Amino acid sequence: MIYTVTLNPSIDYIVEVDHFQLDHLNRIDRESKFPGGKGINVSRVLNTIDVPSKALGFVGGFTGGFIQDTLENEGVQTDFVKVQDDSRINIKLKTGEETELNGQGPALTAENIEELNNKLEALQEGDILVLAGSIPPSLPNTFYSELTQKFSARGVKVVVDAGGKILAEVLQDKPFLVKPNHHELSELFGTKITTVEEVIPYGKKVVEMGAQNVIVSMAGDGALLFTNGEVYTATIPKGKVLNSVGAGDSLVAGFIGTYSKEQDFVKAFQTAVATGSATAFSQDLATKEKIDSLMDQVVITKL
Ligand SMILES: Nc1ncnc2c1ncn2[C@@H]1O[C@H](COP(=O)(O)OP(=O)(O)OP(=O)(O)O)[C@@H](O)[C@H]1O
Ligand SMILES: O=P(O)(O)OC[C@@]1(O)O[C@H](CO)[C@@H](O)[C@@H]1O
Repeated sequence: MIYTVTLNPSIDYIVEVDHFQLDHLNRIDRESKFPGGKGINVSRVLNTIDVPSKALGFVGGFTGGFIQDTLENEGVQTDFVKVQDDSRINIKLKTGEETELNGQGPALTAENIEELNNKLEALQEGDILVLAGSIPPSLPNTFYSELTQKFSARGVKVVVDAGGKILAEVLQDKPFLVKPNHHELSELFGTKITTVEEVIPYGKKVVEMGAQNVIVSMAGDGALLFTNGEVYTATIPKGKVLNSVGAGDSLVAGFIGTYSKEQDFVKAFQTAVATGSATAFSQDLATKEKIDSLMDQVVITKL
């Protein structure tokens, strides 16, 4: 079974304003609401490609109710811990540019955290655990690292999608997969990485630091997979970007969904990139039809 953990779920409120003016009353031209948070996005895309998963994390209030109901109506299994305060609303403002305003999210009590830890006890050897997104202030920055240590020792494949200190901290715990984008990779090494060639030595270093597999995404400019001592690059499909929110999460879902069915890293990488782009070219997350239509444009090369 694949379990996703979203410690700070959200309603993603996507608002489009064609002629946005700061310091004025602006009227919204188009708006939509989706359940969000990185692990939840992974679960929603897995559901789309017919791979079951269970979404864990903390939800609260009327916003938490929307998140849980929408997921269950779509057919995503959930087992959330209920918290006192409202889940956050993250505003994604599209004005030609994309501006994101992410909320802080509810406070978590020691009981809430214990309840999540108890639910995680169900994980067994062979399961996949996806830890994705920011860690709220009520939890220590080492939370993913502790879970990675504990569950890797149990034979669970742990996937971590986070940047900054969380990524740096977790590598020593030998996660199955990490997926930094090139900005997160730059931050990890205190340098500026802009080209596929520049990514290569740093991707290898992430493997040396402990990650079993590494995908470095570069939005429309390429993606690289480091696995079993080999490096692969992928071409990225061309198209009109409608929504890049969740593209990285979709890439993760495409990878683990395909890997869990076929245990083929290269096929999983190709599907991953097609899935990320399928989301980038859609208003909501990727659909199966869109993913299938992009597969041929993703050419994988072994370096
Ligand atoms: N402009 C684009 N054109 C085509 N595909 C894209 C574009 N942007 C993103 N993608 C697809 O989504 C994947 C992940 O994108 P990106 O590198 O932006 O990840 P990310 O920074 O984790 O994303 P996010 O945080 O927005 O979810 C890319 O590998 C690619 O497949
Ligand atoms: O605040 P975090 O946890 O870092 O990111 C949360 C978030 O921006 O990430 C997802 C896209 O990847 C969105 O659904 C959600 O709003």
